[in-house]
Amino acid sequence: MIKEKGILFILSGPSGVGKGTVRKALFDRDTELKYSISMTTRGKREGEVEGIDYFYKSRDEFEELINGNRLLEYAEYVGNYYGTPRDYVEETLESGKDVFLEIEVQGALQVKENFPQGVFIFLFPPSLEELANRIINRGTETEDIVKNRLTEAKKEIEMMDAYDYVVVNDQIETAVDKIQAIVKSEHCKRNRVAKQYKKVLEAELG
Ligand SMILES: Nc1ncnc2c1ncn2[C@@H]1O[C@H](COP(=O)(O)OP(=O)(O)OP(=O)(O)O)[C@@H](O)[C@H]1O
Ligand SMILES: Nc1nc2c(ncn2[C@@H]2O[C@H](COP(=O)(O)O)[C@@H](O)[C@H]2O)c(=O)[nH]1
Repeated sequence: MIKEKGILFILSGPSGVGKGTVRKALFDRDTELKYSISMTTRGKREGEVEGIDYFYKSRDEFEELINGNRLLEYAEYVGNYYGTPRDYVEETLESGKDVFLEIEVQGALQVKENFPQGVFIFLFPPSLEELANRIINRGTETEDIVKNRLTEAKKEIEMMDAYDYVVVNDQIETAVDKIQAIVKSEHCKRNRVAKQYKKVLEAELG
């Protein structure tokens, strides 16, 4: 019997829109999804934990990962590298489990080249003013970095058409409801396609 592969879900959106918040709330509800923990050269924020929030690397270590083809995608974003470990994603999908990436847009576009069958979701702010308030009020970034992230945000929003779904993060629970509905609906679609494929095979093989 052919084993079904898992589905790759990719969540992007501008810094401060609430990707991490929404993803954590989704994972509190859906224990079947597997989160791919990224590598970064960014310094650890207060409260962040190695191996839970990120795997923290020096620039040399990160460049070794790049040169060794160990990353499914990577990007330099506002002065730091961020990347997705290739083995974890490929092995988890192969084992039939779904994988969830929370990454910025340049990386998501690289994933799309290798995994066009992935499901690409863009989290959108209720307004640019609210986006700025969220990132400022989070209090984790210096004024300069906030400015750079907001400049990036405008470029990222321009790439939103490359995504399969756009979800507005106004109320957290409503955004999570919508992402959960997308996950369920993608499963239904794949099951339908798998059943049709099986019927065609049966007809051909007799
Ligand atoms: N729906 C919401 N309404 C109000 N505040 C929110 C909402 N979603 C998230 N926030 C708040 O906005 C801030 C940014 O959220 P979060 O850190 O999850 O964003 P992010 O998109 O993961 O950012 P980054 O890309 O910089 O890591 C946090 O302080 C969070 O509590
Ligand atoms: N291309 C990738 N982007 C990633 C990855 N992991 C996180 N990110 C994104 O980077 C920015 C900044 O993150 P922060 O934790 O410093 O606020 C944000 O958009 C993340 O989603 C990754 O593996 N690849």
